Amino acid sequence: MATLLSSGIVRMTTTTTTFVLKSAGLFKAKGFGGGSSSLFHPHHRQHMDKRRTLKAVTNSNSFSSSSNTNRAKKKATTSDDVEKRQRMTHMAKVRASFSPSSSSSSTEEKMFTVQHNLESLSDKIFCNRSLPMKSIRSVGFDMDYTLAMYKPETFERLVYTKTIAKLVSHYGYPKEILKSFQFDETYMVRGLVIDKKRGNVLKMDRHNYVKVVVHGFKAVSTEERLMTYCDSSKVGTSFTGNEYQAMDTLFALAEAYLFCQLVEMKDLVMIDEKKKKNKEYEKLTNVSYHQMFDEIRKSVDLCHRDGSLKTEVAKDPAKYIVPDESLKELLTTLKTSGRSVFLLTNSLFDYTNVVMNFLISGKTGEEKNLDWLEYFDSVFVGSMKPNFFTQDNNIIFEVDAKTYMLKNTDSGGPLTPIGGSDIDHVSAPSSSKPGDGENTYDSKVYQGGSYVHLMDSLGISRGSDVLYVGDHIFGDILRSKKTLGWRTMLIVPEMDHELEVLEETREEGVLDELKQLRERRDELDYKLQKIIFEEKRQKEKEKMAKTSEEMKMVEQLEKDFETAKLEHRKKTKEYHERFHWVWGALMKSGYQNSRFAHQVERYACVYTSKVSNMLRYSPEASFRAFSDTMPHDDSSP
Ligand SMILES: Nc1nc2c(ncn2[C@@H]2O[C@H](COP(=O)(O)O)[C@@H](O)[C@H]2O)c(=O)[nH]1
Ligand SMILES: [Mg+2]
Repeated sequence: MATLLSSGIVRMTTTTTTFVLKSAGLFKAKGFGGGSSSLFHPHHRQHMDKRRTLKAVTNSNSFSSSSNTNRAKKKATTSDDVEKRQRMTHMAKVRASFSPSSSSSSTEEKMFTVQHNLESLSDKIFCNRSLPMKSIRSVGFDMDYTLAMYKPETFERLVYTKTIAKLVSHYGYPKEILKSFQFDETYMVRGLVIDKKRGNVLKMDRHNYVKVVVHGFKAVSTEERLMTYCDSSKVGTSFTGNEYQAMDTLFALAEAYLFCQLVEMKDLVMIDEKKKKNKEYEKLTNVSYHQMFDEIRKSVDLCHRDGSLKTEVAKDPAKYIVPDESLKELLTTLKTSGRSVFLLTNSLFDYTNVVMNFLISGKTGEEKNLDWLEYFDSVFVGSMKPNFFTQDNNIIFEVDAKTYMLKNTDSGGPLTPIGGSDIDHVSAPSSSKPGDGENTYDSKVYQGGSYVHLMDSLGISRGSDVLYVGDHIFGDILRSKKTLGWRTMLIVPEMDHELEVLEETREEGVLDELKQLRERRDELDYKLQKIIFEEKRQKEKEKMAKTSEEMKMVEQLEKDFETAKLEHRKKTKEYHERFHWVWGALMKSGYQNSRFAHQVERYACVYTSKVSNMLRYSPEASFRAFSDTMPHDDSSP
């Protein structure tokens, strides 16, 4: 964002996008589908040893190994290592045996879609809405969490630590949290919603029906969950508005975790008379959950703006960002296929330069150069998405990539590079604008602006000619698709873990078993209800009492139904815990699609776990959607 200082100089601050939160621990919790309480034990975490972003980066050996080391450390105390290793070997075999020819696509599809080296499902691009790449003339990329995948164990931890420091110094939270709070980057997942007022975190299905609730880290009972969230006159139906915060981005996970920790701490203080009177905890006694969340949010926001995070990443990008050795090849392939390629990021140029140098050439610090710009036809930084897609009158600056100076404004001013001091100079306004053919190598970088400037710079007028690849369902995908008709690819690094567990469970026949259990349960339920209903009608007509035979039959049916229900519930819970011990599968909620999955389905034309998967397909590939199905489509009498 550019702010006009009193000196008349425009200084880059940082980007603003509305983002959210997250949190963890070993606490008492309810299971899925409102089952009985169970202790969240470290043992349960074995299911999470290959989680979202960690697995998203199979293209990086160094990262995989460091993550694995971390995970190995975590698991060292569990007794399931052997079983785990067996499972991994099993999965490697499954992967090796997987071939694209086993996919269900038709011969015609195969003729059009060249898929190479598809070794596992996690290499695949999934299609919601058909996308013939032939019609795409320009491919654009978001940077953070799209091209640059951050390492949760370092980056989220950094956000977490810096935020705590701000909560203490700016808002008076107890100093104790600086030392006592520990971060677990595996606890929170995307797609959840924070209920700020009640101090809860919610997981919902696609109908916005709340299926899992934790308060702090404590699972909320089924009765309480239903009482609180099933009355739409109390909580509404959309779970939007000021009381709620959706966790739409991976940037939000650290803050959500912190929120749970502080909720838990506040609750403990409130029942401890000694602590309640202690000055150290005064803040917690007085603050509401809602205010607490807002203060966390503001602190995180500040960390993104004041350089707390970016300075650290700039010092050692390899510590925080997963290298991507295939990126150069991908960008070159797209260019040589005749497409223009652009970068569109909310990050400012100084930081973009750090990240792109690292990703393209591995260069850091003084070694950085501008060679990476050669891979892009246009670079738009500080873009203020999603407004970039909806407002066409945003101010645009030209960025001099060598000096970081801003031009093209009446009062253009310099950008202060990370770690640098203000440059006491105001550049002359330039008359050139994107697309006028006068842009030089240095002047294809812009700050701000809108889709009009971007499309102009690329010489493109039709939205459907553009494919934009991003990670943020609202910031990147929704508006660009809805307002401009751009085609969209959503990056979901969590898919790697999701798909791996899916493959495993499918192989083991768990999914079939669950389906059968569900069918049995439903069948018994229908039968029972029908008998009870018919009997009642009959008896009312004839004023007869139930025969003992009939009573026995109903009793037996009731017993069978109860057994089937419990077994189905138990197996469903176990199944979900294989994805995540609290939140279950990212894309499912019970046996429905999750709220997150619903958004992915609605807004992303295609989705995949990592950008490098694009290299596994021909640039002319046609991604085809499966035909839509409704419950009646595959039903039998
Ligand atoms: N001011 C804030 N900036 C934030 C926050 N969360 C993330 N960010 C920054 O946004 C961009 C995202 O870039 P993109 O390439 O994905 O468009 C990056 O610079 C983040 O640091 C926030 O809460 N407040
Ligand atoms: Mg992003």
